[in-house]
Amino acid sequence: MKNMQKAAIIGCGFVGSSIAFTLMQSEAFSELVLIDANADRAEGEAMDLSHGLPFAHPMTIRAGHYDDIADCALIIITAGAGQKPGETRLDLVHKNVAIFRSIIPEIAKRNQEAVLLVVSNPVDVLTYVAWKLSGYPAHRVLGSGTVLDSARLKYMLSEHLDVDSRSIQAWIIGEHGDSELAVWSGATVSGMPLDQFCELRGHYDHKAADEWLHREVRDSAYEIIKRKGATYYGVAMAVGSIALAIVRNEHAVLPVSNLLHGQYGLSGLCMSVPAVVGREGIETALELPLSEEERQALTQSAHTLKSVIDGLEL
Ligand SMILES: NC(=O)C1=CN([C@@H]2O[C@H](COP(=O)(O)OP(=O)(O)OC[C@H]3O[C@@H](n4cnc5c(N)ncnc54)[C@H](O)[C@@H]3O)[C@@H](O)[C@H]2O)C=CC1
Ligand SMILES: CC(=O)C(=O)O
Repeated sequence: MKNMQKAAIIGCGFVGSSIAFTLMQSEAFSELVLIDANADRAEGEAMDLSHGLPFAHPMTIRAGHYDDIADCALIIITAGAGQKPGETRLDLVHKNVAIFRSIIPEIAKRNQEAVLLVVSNPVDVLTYVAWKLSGYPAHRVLGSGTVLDSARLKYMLSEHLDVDSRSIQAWIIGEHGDSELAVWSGATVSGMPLDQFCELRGHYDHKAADEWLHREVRDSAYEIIKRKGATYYGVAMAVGSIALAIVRNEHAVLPVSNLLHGQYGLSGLCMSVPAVVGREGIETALELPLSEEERQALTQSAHTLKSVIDGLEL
């Protein structure tokens, strides 16, 4: 029996432990299992997090083994190398595919019912790899994708326009990486087209603003890694929101990485486009209206990912 309040995190480095910290404060879980190739690391994180429980809500956080994940409803994978300064996410592919080849069969042997949520980079390629190696149905394998990038865009727009970021609807879609794109044609502030809202706030050069905002979002990880070596708080909040959409069956629309089945004329790869997310993972794949320029950029992003996937022997 799957326990909807039990989750596992595989990989307890910066990202995995930050996600654990977020989930612990969400009050949505009763049990969290932490697994890492470095068992001491998992145990140390479980101890440290557990000491905060008197300020949170009753739950168990413990270091464990793969046998402990058999009844988990959600398995989050953050194991793997991160980018060094100057490295792209795609540069990590061979190292992290090798790690997934050791992790995914261990999961699949013990649990065929969970939702797998991939965070390790390159997240779109590894979501595809997790789907292929697990034998799971595609709707139960998703990647954190551009939920983080979309949040970065909303934050940066909120600063630019001096408006609450929660009032902004704007998507980054495609690869979680250098070929991602912003869907400016559909961006709104509480339903008002973005350009119109910008003019109310005294900003008229839309093309220049679109270009620098896209560049800032796309390069955020490089800028953070250059300064502090890794990114983890933003992604932890993004993964927290995906995890809640799953365990609370929220039917939330999120730009998660998922297997495309012909939407936008694309198939045979995972990448981020908005989908309805609930207890069983992807409920409904959405096809957003896009401008011609956006459609071309999305196709280009898909080609970038497909050429990496085609180079893997799965
Ligand atoms: N999708 C996203 O938006 C983001 C993804 N990331 C990615 O998340 C991954 C993790 O990043 P960090 O936590 O900063 O790295 P980290 O180096 O701090 O942690 C990685 C952890 O994975 C563990 N690990 C390695 N091989 C393992 C295996 N076979 N089984 C279990 N555990 C294993 C290591 O022992 C280590 O504790 C990277 O690939 C990074 O690029 C990071 C930030 C955002
Ligand atoms: C590292 C990474 O993928 C990010 O912060 O976007």
